[in-house]
Amino acid sequence: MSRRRTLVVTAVPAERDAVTLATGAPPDPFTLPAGLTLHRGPAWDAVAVGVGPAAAAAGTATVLAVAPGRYDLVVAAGIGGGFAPVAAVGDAVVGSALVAADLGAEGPDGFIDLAELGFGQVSHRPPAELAEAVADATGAVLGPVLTVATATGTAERAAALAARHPGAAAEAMEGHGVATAAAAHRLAVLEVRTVSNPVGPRDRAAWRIPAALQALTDAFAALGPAVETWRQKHHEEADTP
Ligand SMILES: O=C(O)c1cccc(C(=O)CC[C@H]2O[C@@H](n3cnc4c(=O)[nH]cnc43)[C@H](O)[C@@H]2O)c1
Repeated sequence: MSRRRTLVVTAVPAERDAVTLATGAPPDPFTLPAGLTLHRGPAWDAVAVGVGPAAAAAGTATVLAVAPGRYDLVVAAGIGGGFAPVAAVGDAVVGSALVAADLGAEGPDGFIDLAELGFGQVSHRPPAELAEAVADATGAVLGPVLTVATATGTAERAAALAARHPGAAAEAMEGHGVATAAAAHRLAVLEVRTVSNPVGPRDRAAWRIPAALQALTDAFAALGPAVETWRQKHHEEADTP
């Protein structure tokens, strides 16, 4: 049985570096096509692919295509907005589902999502055991993480998203794109976010980015054993005739 690895996908280099810092090892950069640089590490590889679901899907698919068989798990990671009262600034969130929350159409009775339109999967789920174990290990809130192409900037939109997705914990801009690429390669996906700001009226000056990046490092420093336990079990099951 070959030993497979985790690919961690972030939007920006600061998030990638926060994840890499958790291993304590210096990054080992490797140049990929499409202007991407893979930071290979002892516990996982990390790559920054750009902001938004399209960049996330394109970047993740590129890495997976050039390294077939290297990974068994893809983790979308970074900072995000937290839905009050489920997740507060500084909290970690593990996605119970990675949901495309603004991909669809407007209709006379409101938003119609991609699945209702008959065009594809609106939500990807991580292996439940893995998500629960990682949430336990990191002290994270476990709940749906919404992927949006436009970051929420009003209380009205925050309320509409929370009503449409009960229990939504966080909002970010890449998870569903990462999950779409992982699913195309039949790989498991997970999303780990740390909250830099509340989802609601836009106040960029109030984003607590250094604290959220530190929380991201802390979360990745804690999640290794949970991933390894899942990996071992997952491969045992796959190898059972
Ligand atoms: O300026 C910096 O130093 C810096 C460091 C790390 C990350 C950033 C970003 O601006 C990352 C953008 C990234 O953040 C996610 N995000 C964060 N809050 C929200 C939100 O309320 N709604 C949607 N997305 C959010 C998102 O995934 C972006 O990719 C800056």
